[in-house]
Parts: sequence; C-alpha cells; structure tokens
Amino acid sequence: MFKVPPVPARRLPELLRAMPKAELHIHIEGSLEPELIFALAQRNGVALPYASVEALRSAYAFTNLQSFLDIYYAGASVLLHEQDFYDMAWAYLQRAAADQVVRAEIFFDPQTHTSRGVSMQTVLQGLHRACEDARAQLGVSAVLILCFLRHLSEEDAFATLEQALPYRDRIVGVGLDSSELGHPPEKFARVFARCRELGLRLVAHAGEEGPPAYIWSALDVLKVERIDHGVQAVHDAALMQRLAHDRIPLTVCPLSNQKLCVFPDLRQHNLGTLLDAGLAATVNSDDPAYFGGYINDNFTQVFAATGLTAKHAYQLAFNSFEASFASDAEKRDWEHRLKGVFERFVEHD
Ligand SMILES: Nc1ncnc2[nH]cnc12
Ligand SMILES: [Zn+2]
Repeated sequence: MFKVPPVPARRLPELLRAMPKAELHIHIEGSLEPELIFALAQRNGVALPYASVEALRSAYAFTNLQSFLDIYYAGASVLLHEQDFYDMAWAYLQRAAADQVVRAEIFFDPQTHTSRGVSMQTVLQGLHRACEDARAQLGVSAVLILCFLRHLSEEDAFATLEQALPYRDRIVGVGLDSSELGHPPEKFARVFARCRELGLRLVAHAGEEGPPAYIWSALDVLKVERIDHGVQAVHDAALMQRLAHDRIPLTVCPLSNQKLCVFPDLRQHNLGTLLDAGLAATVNSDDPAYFGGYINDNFTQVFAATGLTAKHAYQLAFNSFEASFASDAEKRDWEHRLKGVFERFVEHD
C-alpha cells in the first residue's frame, strides 16, 4: 500500500476537493435541485404544491427517512420526457466532474416513473445519453444501477426487471432502496437471485435506519457485493468482523445521515470507527439536492466534524475505486492519479 505522505491539516480541505474519487451512492432523482424542479414543472405543465423555489426548499426539514421520501417522490413527478431525465443527469454529472469524480455509479428508481405512465425506455434513454456525454465531454465514467423500491412488492420488482431487460446493456446492476424498516431484504430474495443469474451486479441499502440483521440478510440472502449505508453495523461485533474480513464496501453518506437524524450530530458520525476497524467505507452524497451538499461537501464537512486525517482521505478514495464496478485498467489509472495528487500536497519545508 502507498505510504501516505504527511499533509498539513490546513491543506486537508483542498486535498479532499482535489483528489480523484468515485461516487457509488447517488440517487439521480435526489440530485433534482428545486430550481430544476420548478423549471421542469413549468416546461411540462405540472402543478406543484409549493408557491416558490424558496417555499419548496424550506420544506426540506426531515425527521427520518420516510419524511424525506414523501417529498423526494413528489419532486420526481415533474419528470415526464426523455430530455427531462437527460437534463437532470447532465446537471449532476457536471457537478460531479467539478468535484473530481472520475466514476459515478448512478441509482435510478424506475417504478417512481413507470407508475405515472412514463416508460422505461424514456427513463433509460435520457439517463444513458447523459452518461455517454459525460464520458465523451467530461471524462467521467458513468454507469446506471436500477433500484427496486422495497415498499412495493417483489412481484412489482419482477415486472420492472422484465421491462428493463430490452435495455440490459444500459445497466450495470440492481439495487434496493426506499423505506427500509418493515421491508427486509428477504422480501426480494427471488428477484435478486434472477438478477444474479442475468449477470447483473448486486447492491442494497441496509443498516441505514434498519438493524444489523438487514445487513446480514442483504449479504447472505440477496448476495449483494456492496452495502449502501451500513452504518448500523457498529452495533454487531461479528458483523463488523465479517465486513472487514470480506472487504465488503459500505457506501456511507454523512450529510444524509445527519439530515435524516441517523446521528444526532455530524460530530457523532461513525465513519472513522468503520475505517479504523478495517472496513472498506466510502463517502457519497445520496441525495445531494435535499441534504445540503454534493460529494466534496460530504468529505469536507465530515472530516471537519470528526477530525479524520489525510490517511483516511487516501483510504476513502482508494476504497471508492476498489469498490466500483469499473475495469481493472480504469482502477489502476485512477489509483495512479490519486497518488500523484497526494504527492503534490507534501509539505516541503
Ligand atoms: N437514503 C435513502 N434511503 C433509502 N432510499 C432512498 N431513496 C433515495 N434516497 C434514499
Ligand atoms: Zn441511498
């Protein structure tokens, strides 16, 4: 492993912003800024229950995951046409490129759209075109992960998978999101088994609000390769050992956890505990338009609040590349660039 050179603390925020990184936990519908929601509502003639951008933004005061999801699904109702999905994803990808994101594995929730009469083709064509343009114009490697909504039935998830199969080459994998409590991973055992047979990569939200048991079953029943959030693992020593031993990546989202009251305060966030226990944690933005920051805001704020170091920063960026579904050649290239950035920040006095 690369020996991380000493970096003066005052230069840490600059280093966090400059280092290349992969974002592995971003819901594209959660990147819809209030301004874009209003612009799309006007373009599509959709009525919104808020009088202004400011009124909408001031409704973003959440007490738990469900209180956020209610507003998040309402915001997505302005998305009707392929160009809407393109504009949303392109806005995110430009922001990501500015934060030195070299790889983005983007979640999307097709059931939120197909249930309103928007076709899978409309959703996927818009998102896929933005990903292609990101590679060509921004140098960002971007892929899509289809998420099943866990508050809906497994039958609905199977129907969604069926609709996506004609576009199989446009998705790298599947995930599981939405209301966690009361919807354990086991509910989706058969659809995940089918996705595995199809060669799709598997991830699932687990241990955001839900208990460690949901992380165990995401691993052992769904057979996922990464856990989204997973911060509740600290309450189960045997699970911590398993995650560390198997180097199962956790896609941690500090500002999301703060805004959804998973931790009372960012200073109490357990990212440092997870890293120091040898877990392959990464930092991500989840729903940046709703939680007050994109990936670099997540890095700088959690580092300032919890006193993490340059060594942690290197580990987090390295983990993000290793945990990605990118090719080995891409990973080696990003790791080389990462070392180059760290070497530039060495103190020479
Ligand atoms: N943080 C989160 N947890 C579960 N489902 C989500 N969908 C969008 N953001 C989510
Ligand atoms: Zn999420």
